[in-house]
Amino acid sequence: MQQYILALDQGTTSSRAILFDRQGQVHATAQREYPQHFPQPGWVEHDALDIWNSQLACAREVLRQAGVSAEQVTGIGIANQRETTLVWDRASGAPIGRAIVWQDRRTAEACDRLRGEGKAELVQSRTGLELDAYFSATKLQWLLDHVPGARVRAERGELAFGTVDSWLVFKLCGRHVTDASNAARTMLFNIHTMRWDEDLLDLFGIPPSLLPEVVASSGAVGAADEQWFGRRIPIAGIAGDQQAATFGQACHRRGMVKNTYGTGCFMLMHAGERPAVSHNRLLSTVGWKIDGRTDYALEGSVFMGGATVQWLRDGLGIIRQSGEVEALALSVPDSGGVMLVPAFVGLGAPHWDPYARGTIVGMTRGTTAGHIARAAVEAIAYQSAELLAAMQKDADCAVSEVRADGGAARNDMLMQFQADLLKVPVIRPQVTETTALGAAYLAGLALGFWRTQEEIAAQWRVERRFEPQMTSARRDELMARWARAVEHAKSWAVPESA
Ligand SMILES: Nc1ncnc2c1ncn2[C@@H]1O[C@H](COP(=O)(O)OP(=O)(O)O)[C@@H](O)[C@H]1O
Ligand SMILES: O=P(O)(O)OC[C@H](O)CO
Repeated sequence: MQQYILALDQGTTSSRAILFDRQGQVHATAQREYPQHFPQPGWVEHDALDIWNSQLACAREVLRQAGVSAEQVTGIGIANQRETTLVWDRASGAPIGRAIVWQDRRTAEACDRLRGEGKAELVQSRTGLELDAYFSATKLQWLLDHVPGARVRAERGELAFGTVDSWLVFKLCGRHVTDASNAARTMLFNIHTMRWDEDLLDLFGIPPSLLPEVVASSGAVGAADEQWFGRRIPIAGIAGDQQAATFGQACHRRGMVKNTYGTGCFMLMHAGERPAVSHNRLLSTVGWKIDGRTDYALEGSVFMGGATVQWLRDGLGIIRQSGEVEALALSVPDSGGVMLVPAFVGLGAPHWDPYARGTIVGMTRGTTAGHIARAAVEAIAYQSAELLAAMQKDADCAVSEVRADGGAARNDMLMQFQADLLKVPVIRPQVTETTALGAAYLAGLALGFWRTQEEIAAQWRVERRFEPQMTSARRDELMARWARAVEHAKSWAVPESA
């Protein structure tokens, strides 16, 4: 009987379930979008039950579609959108409110205040993170302070906090855990001691009883209850989606880099067995923890990647599907001097400006939808190029290639422009579902489905290599123009009272 690993990839805009075979090939896929809530400017929420229901539905659907029985599933691996913050009642399992999504900026002013009190250095030295609204700590603080009765109930030990991995594991098997890579994104976890940090819990006013137990990224944590798939299935891998993608891209050695072009763009470099230190406003984070060993990563996070193309579709209506953007962008020879800075939810690395807003500069009477589309696609590459530049300054190892994945990595024009800006080859693997694949590998390693990381790395295959072709002079000119455009976007939404 053929065996598979079931990967659950709970992303920002959709839940996906993928069955992988022993060769690391996709056997079957199911996907469901679920509602996004934007109750106020800068706020982004998910209904925790939508997350769970959509994830469970596609997990069941992929088994049904593929005609694979639960007996044929050796184990489950979970990869998830990170930082998104949920709180639920331990006894009833009911969420106390909507999840606050990583893109949500409602706590930007709380972060400003803490920065004003000189707390940024403490946060960075313990967690490797920027003191920013992106991470869970201030979102959790907000929920405790704004949901009626939440703080009192938390202090009585009645509530549980978790990121999306914790929530899914809790629903699947009733345990309250998170893996080290997800814990590292909460801004409450010390990446040096690999424990929750008491000083940070005090700083953000978080009762310790809320916190999940931190477990390895690869290792059995429990079994999905029989009611979900008709048979108990071990859950043996958990990682934040970007760390999972790094693992799935086989970036297992120091200096190897992947960039995922999904809703946002997330570039991670394997940093070795010690936390990296960034002097260029990148994040130092946990890659994964396996068998007591922690691998670390350096990360640059860009908030609007492929989502910029979604905005062309949903906001401007100049394309009907994301895939149409390439033809529209190629309908013009270049962007005609137009630059689009997609700071719709502020700017992440390396700028960290929650008050930056989306900006289009350089338009003339000759500007067309084609130029805007081209500028939108190019913006994804410019933002990623800033990340690699910062990474190369931080790391004392040369980067020889960037492995690309995510929905927008399908776009050949984007990949070529990216290679041109990075001055290193951009490589697209055969399996681009690397997030799910990474989660599958983490689970499969724990269950003996795969034996070693070397065996996994040997399964990685190139689909296409994009070589840099642009002259350095042209590249430098474009990057300088981009830097000017970014200056126009910065600080736009600073509160009137500031
Ligand atoms: N051909 C394309 N060119 C550019 N962007 C694209 C293309 N196809 C899909 N996208 C973008 O890719 C994103 C979806 O990628 P995916 O990896 O599924 O994201 P996520 O996991 O963050 O939900 C969407 O934002 C979509 O607009
Ligand atoms: O949903 P994705 O795949 O865009 O990933 C979201 C990130 O984990 C946010 O940090």
